[in-house]
Amino acid sequence: MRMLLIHSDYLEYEVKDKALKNPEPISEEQKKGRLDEVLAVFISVEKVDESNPDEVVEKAVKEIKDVAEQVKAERVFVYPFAHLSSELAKPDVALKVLQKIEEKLKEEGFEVKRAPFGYYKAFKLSCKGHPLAELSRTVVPSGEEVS
Ligand SMILES: C[C@@H](O)[C@H](N)C(=O)N[C@H]1[C@@H](O)[C@H](n2cnc3c(N)ncnc32)O[C@@H]1CO
Repeated sequence: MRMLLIHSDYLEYEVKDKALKNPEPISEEQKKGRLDEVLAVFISVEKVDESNPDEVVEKAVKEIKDVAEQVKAERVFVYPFAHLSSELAKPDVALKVLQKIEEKLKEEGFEVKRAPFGYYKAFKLSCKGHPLAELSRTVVPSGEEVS
């Protein structure tokens, strides 16, 4: 799994079109979303993660929590982003992984939004620009190699 973490004044998105034949079903309300003072986490779930999705969820949540504590962010935006890897996991696995990350971050006490899965989306992002505002992390199941 590849993650790009951007500490932002805000992230807002608007769903434009389907990018998969069967995207995640969403309500009218989910077609737009915004969070202010947020750690935006753009995530590409990778094929290598399919060998142990639960472990990679745990590792990802630990990394996100660690960065959020360093930048003092209380909100996290989980953003499915198929552009950080050339070896993507299958959509059904990827969606489950992203849903679990959202769930576990909420259990950790964060306010969390997750952008809809399987769509083209317009988005606006305001990066804060401090030294820890732009970070990347890679997590893989134990025993797997980071490519
Ligand atoms: C397109 C661009 O504007 C938008 N931002 C987009 O990326 N849309 C992606 C993700 O929402 C999701 N998706 C599919 N597979 C994956 C995966 N392995 N990991 C993460 N997301 C995935 O399916 C869409 C098409 O790949």
